[in-house]
Amino acid sequence: MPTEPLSADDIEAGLRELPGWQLEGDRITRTYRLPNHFAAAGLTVHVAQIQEELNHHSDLTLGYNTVALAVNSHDAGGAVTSKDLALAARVEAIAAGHGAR
Ligand SMILES: C[C@H](O)[C@H](O)[C@H]1CNC2=NC(N)=NC(=O)C2=N1
Repeated sequence: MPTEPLSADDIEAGLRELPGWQLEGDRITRTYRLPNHFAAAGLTVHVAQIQEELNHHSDLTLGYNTVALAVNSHDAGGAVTSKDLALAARVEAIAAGHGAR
Protein backbone atom coordinates (compact mmCIF):
# COMPACT_ATOMS: atom_id res chain seq x y z
CA MET A 1 0.00 0.00 0.00
CA PRO A 2 1.42 3.43 -0.91
CA THR A 3 2.81 5.50 1.93
CA GLU A 4 2.64 8.72 0.01
CA PRO A 5 1.15 11.70 1.86
CA LEU A 6 -2.46 12.30 0.87
CA SER A 7 -3.66 15.68 -0.36
CA ALA A 8 -6.04 17.69 1.82
CA ASP A 9 -8.84 16.88 -0.63
CA ASP A 10 -8.10 13.15 -0.46
CA ILE A 11 -8.03 13.25 3.34
CA GLU A 12 -11.37 15.11 3.35
CA ALA A 13 -12.86 12.58 0.95
CA GLY A 14 -11.61 9.70 3.08
CA LEU A 15 -12.97 11.21 6.28
CA ARG A 16 -16.40 11.58 4.72
CA GLU A 17 -16.55 7.77 4.77
CA LEU A 18 -15.44 7.62 8.41
CA PRO A 19 -18.14 9.00 10.74
CA GLY A 20 -16.73 10.73 13.78
CA TRP A 21 -13.17 10.83 12.51
CA GLN A 22 -11.56 14.20 11.99
CA LEU A 23 -8.29 15.80 10.99
CA GLU A 24 -6.57 17.35 13.99
CA GLY A 25 -3.30 18.98 13.00
CA ASP A 26 -1.37 16.33 11.10
CA ARG A 27 -3.27 13.32 12.47
CA ILE A 28 -6.70 11.78 12.03
CA THR A 29 -8.47 11.25 15.34
CA ARG A 30 -11.56 9.64 16.84
CA THR A 31 -12.80 9.19 20.39
CA TYR A 32 -15.23 6.32 20.97
CA ARG A 33 -17.53 6.34 23.97
CA LEU A 34 -18.28 2.92 25.50
CA PRO A 35 -20.96 1.71 27.95
CA ASN A 36 -18.36 1.11 30.69
CA HIS A 37 -14.67 0.78 31.42
CA PHE A 38 -14.48 -2.94 30.70
CA ALA A 39 -16.01 -2.45 27.25
CA ALA A 40 -13.50 0.34 26.59
CA ALA A 41 -10.64 -1.97 27.63
CA GLY A 42 -11.97 -4.69 25.31
CA LEU A 43 -12.10 -2.30 22.35
CA THR A 44 -8.57 -1.17 23.16
CA VAL A 45 -7.25 -4.72 22.96
CA HIS A 46 -9.15 -5.38 19.73
CA VAL A 47 -7.74 -2.21 18.15
CA ALA A 48 -4.23 -3.22 19.26
CA GLN A 49 -4.75 -6.60 17.55
CA ILE A 50 -5.80 -4.88 14.31
CA GLN A 51 -2.85 -2.50 14.51
CA GLU A 52 -0.44 -5.38 14.90
CA GLU A 53 -2.05 -7.14 11.94
CA LEU A 54 -1.70 -4.00 9.79
CA ASN A 55 1.67 -3.08 11.29
CA HIS A 56 0.29 0.41 11.60
CA HIS A 57 -0.18 1.93 15.05
CA SER A 58 -2.08 4.87 16.46
CA ASP A 59 -1.65 6.63 19.74
CA LEU A 60 -4.32 4.60 21.55
CA THR A 61 -5.65 6.02 24.82
CA LEU A 62 -7.94 4.19 27.21
CA GLY A 63 -10.07 6.40 29.47
CA TYR A 64 -12.78 5.57 32.01
CA ASN A 65 -15.30 4.80 29.23
CA THR A 66 -13.54 6.11 26.15
CA VAL A 67 -11.00 4.93 23.59
CA ALA A 68 -9.18 7.65 21.69
CA LEU A 69 -7.11 7.12 18.55
CA ALA A 70 -4.78 9.58 16.86
CA VAL A 71 -2.70 8.45 13.89
CA ASN A 72 -0.53 9.45 10.97
CA SER A 73 2.21 7.66 9.10
CA HIS A 74 5.69 7.93 10.57
CA ASP A 75 7.23 6.43 7.41
CA ALA A 76 5.68 9.29 5.41
CA GLY A 77 7.22 11.93 7.64
CA GLY A 78 4.17 12.19 9.89
CA ALA A 79 1.72 12.81 7.06
CA VAL A 80 -1.70 11.21 6.70
CA THR A 81 -1.63 8.34 4.18
CA SER A 82 -4.01 5.67 2.95
CA LYS A 83 -2.65 3.41 5.73
CA ASP A 84 -4.18 5.72 8.32
CA LEU A 85 -7.55 5.74 6.57
CA ALA A 86 -7.38 1.96 6.22
CA LEU A 87 -6.74 1.57 9.96
CA ALA A 88 -9.64 3.90 10.75
CA ALA A 89 -11.95 1.90 8.49
CA ARG A 90 -10.98 -1.37 10.18
CA VAL A 91 -11.67 0.13 13.61
CA GLU A 92 -14.98 1.61 12.44
CA ALA A 93 -16.02 -1.87 11.29
CA ILE A 94 -15.66 -3.39 14.77
CA ALA A 95 -16.31 -0.54 17.20
CA ALA A 96 -20.11 -0.79 17.28
CA GLY A 97 -19.78 -4.46 18.17
CA HIS A 98 -18.14 -3.36 21.42
CA GLY A 99 -21.01 -0.98 22.15
CA ALA A 100 -19.06 2.07 20.98
CA ARG A 101 -20.68 5.20 19.66
C1 LIG B 1 9.27 -1.14 11.47
C2 LIG B 1 7.76 -1.04 11.44
O1 LIG B 1 7.26 -1.77 10.36
C3 LIG B 1 7.34 0.39 11.23
O2 LIG B 1 7.92 1.19 12.24
C4 LIG B 1 5.80 0.58 11.24
C5 LIG B 1 5.18 0.33 12.60
N1 LIG B 1 3.94 1.06 12.81
C6 LIG B 1 3.71 2.25 12.20
N2 LIG B 1 2.69 3.03 12.58
C7 LIG B 1 2.48 4.25 12.03
N3 LIG B 1 1.46 5.03 12.45
N4 LIG B 1 3.29 4.69 11.07
C8 LIG B 1 4.33 3.99 10.59
O3 LIG B 1 5.04 4.45 9.69
C9 LIG B 1 4.58 2.68 11.15
N5 LIG B 1 5.58 1.90 10.75
